[in-house]
Formats: sequence, structure tokens, C-alpha cells
Amino acid sequence: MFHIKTYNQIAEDGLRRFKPNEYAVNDAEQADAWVIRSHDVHQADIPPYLLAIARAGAGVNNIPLDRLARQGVVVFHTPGANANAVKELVLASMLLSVRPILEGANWVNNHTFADQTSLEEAMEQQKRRFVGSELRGKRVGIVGLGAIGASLANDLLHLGIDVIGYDPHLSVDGAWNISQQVKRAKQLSELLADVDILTIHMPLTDDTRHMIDATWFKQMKPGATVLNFARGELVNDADLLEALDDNVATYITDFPKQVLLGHPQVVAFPHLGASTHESEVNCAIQAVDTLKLYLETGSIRNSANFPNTELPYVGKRRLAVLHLNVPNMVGQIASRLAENGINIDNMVNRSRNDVAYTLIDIDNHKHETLSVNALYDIEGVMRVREF
Ligand SMILES: NC(=O)c1ccc[n+]([C@@H]2O[C@H](COP(=O)([O-])OP(=O)(O)OC[C@H]3O[C@@H](n4cnc5c(N)ncnc54)[C@H](O)[C@@H]3O)[C@@H](O)[C@H]2O)c1
Ligand SMILES: O=C(O)CC[C@@H](O)C(=O)O
Repeated sequence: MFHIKTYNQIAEDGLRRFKPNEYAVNDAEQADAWVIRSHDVHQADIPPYLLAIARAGAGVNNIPLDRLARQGVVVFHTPGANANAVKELVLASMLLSVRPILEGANWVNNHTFADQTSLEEAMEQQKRRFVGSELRGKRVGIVGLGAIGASLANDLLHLGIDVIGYDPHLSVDGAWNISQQVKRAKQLSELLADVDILTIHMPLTDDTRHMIDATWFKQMKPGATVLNFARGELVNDADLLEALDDNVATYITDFPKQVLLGHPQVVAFPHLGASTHESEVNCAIQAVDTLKLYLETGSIRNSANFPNTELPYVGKRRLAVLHLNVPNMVGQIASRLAENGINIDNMVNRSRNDVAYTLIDIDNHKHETLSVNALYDIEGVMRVREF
């Protein structure tokens, strides 16, 4: 029986995949794994028995990935599972940025009219205040062409928008997902100077924190709009406030900040990007499925801090070793097993930055000689699990 603890609202369609005879959800203090959304793990105590954390979402800046890796805690996330929801809210926000739709709706809803005739007369008289422009023909710059950025880029083309993208870390697989009509900026400056709307879709890391600052804003066109549905901490707020007094007309964000609230040129949503029924279900299902795969078979899929490592589970006795990425680890593990009379049937080893993972299937008939302690004696082994 595995014990699971959840933080934040996790969709039931996902949690239902934990079979009650195999998993107990939120019923014990000592959980083997957590399923979370935006819960801040940086401040949390990590108990030694915690095996994994599954983040039902894309961004993992709320989780200390490296520290957990060195403690042998595997972190999973759900790449792409909420991309469509975010893209649709970004599209809606782009429309809001060019047409004063909300202002018009507020005006008509917040007035009282004597009768239908006076309502219609007032409308005809006032509607000129709410004339906007069209997205078609505008130029949009997208920084970060991953799951959200790529899908957005392709859809914007269909709306007749000129799209230019910047992503210095774009993978080959990622590039295949993007229409050739999307122009590629080799330097950020090529994009900033030219766009009517800039939209940000890169992760928050130590390298990108506060990256969007005066050096960016100063290069932008007068009247430009900036959309941030990625993370609030990507932006230098003081520089943004100055830019809003200068050339940036509007800032639309999913990450409200106290210093920006109420600013007439700022529209803030309460982190609603992934808040659609479909996206919440997709994320919960993907998070639960990858967590179950790991807990039940040791295979790692969609991890944010360990290498993805899969070995089909054929029911043989299996060892899973989480260890540091240092020379001769596989050699030492193999020797210890041989010393204990254990024959390796199948094995896979993958590394990622400072850590590595070795999955070993062993011959069933030798399993009684297995001693996990023999592997824990190897320096650099963080955790050993047996299946
Ligand atoms: N508002 C929300 O509810 C919501 C929902 C999902 C994701 N997000 C945020 O959006 C981010 C992107 O999500 P995604 O699903 O597209 O992730 P993704 O990992 O698929 O894409 C991120 C892209 O950013 C690129 N990138 C990294 N550093 C960059 C840099 N310095 N400059 C330009 N590009 C860079 C990467 O190469 C990658 O292609 C997430 O990290 C998360 O913070 C927000
Ligand atoms: O869980 C959410 O509502 C938001 C998730 C989102 O920020 C993400 O990075 O995937």
C-alpha cells in the first residue's frame, strides 16, 4: 500500500486512478509521495521516507529540484498538459489588449437607463469610446517556444498575425512543432524593437529571474503591450512601472503583484492560465500516472530532476538505484551484486547533471541472496528500492 498526500486542488479524475486497495490518499502522516500544484516546497520539510513529488502542472519553480535530487526524491511534472488552456487565455488577453471590450461591458452594465429607447440612444452615442483595433496585421513576439509558445505561434498565424519567436534553447523536436512561417529571431533585440505585442512563455529559473527589465522595455515600440502568463518574478516590477509611464501601453499578467494592482494600464488575473476543467483533468491524470509508474515499476517519465529512464516491467525482481553521477558507479553496483551471487538480467543507466539512475532486473531464482544494504554501502548511493 502506498500513501499519497495532496496539496492544492487536484482533479478527482486524476486521484481516482489511485486504486483504493493499492493506494491510500490523505489518510496518513507518512506519505510516500505528494501530488501538488503551486504548493511551495522550498519551505517544506522533506521527510527521509518521501520517494517522489508529482507536480500537476508545467512550471517547477516552486520545487527545489537539485536539493530533492540529492535526497533521492524524484520530481515529476506534466509538460504540455495545460498548454492549451494557457494559450486560449493568452489569445483572449490579446483581444482584450486591442479592443476595449471590458470597458464597454462595464459601461453598459453599470448604468441605468429609463427605458430600452434611451439605452439604445446612449449606446449609439457612447460606442465610439470603445472603438478598438484588430489583431490581424499586428506583429507578435513570443519569447519561449515550448508547449505554450509553439501552439500559440501556430494559432496566431491563422489569425493573420505576423509572428516572430525567440528561444535560444529550442529542441529539435520542439522546432518540428512550429510552422515555418513563424520568423525566428536569433537575438532578442531583433524581436523587441519590432513587435506590437510581446508575450512571455519561458520558465522561471535562477537565470531568467527579473530578466525582463529596462533593457527589454527600452527597446520596445511606443504603445506596445506586454503579456506575462509565465511567472511574475521574470519581470523587474520597478522597471515595468517606469516603462508603463513611457513606451509600454499595457501589461497583462496572470501573476498579480501588490505594487501593480490598480494601475490603470495593468490587467491582472488570479493565476487562471491552467484553470479549465480539461487542463486540470489532463494535469492530474498525467501526474498520477507518472507517479504510479515510478512507485510501481521504478520507471521514470516526465521528471524535472532525474533522467527519464524506462525499462518495461516484466515481473522480474528489480532494483532501482538513485545515485550521484560519478565514475564507476555502475561498475561498483554490478560488482556488489556479483559478490552477492546475483545475476543481472537487464539493466539501464541514465544520468542528468549531478545525479543518475540505474534500473536493474535480476534473475528471479537468485533473489533470496539479495542484500540492499550492500548497495547502500557504495558512496554516492542516495536510495535503493526493490520491486
Ligand atoms: N499561467 C499558468 O497557469 C501557467 C500554466 C502553464 C505554464 N506556465 C508557465 O509557463 C512556462 C512555459 O510553459 P510551457 O508549458 O510552454 O513550458 P515548456 O518547457 O514547454 O517551454 C518553455 C520554453 O522556454 C524556452 N526557454 C528557456 N529559457 C529561455 C530563455 N532564456 N529565453 C527564451 N526561451 C527560453 C525553453 O527552451 C522552452 O522551449 C512554464 O515554465 C510556467 O512557468 C504558466
Ligand atoms: O496549477 C495551476 O493552476 C497553475 C499551473 C501553472 O502555473 C503551471 O506552471 O503549470
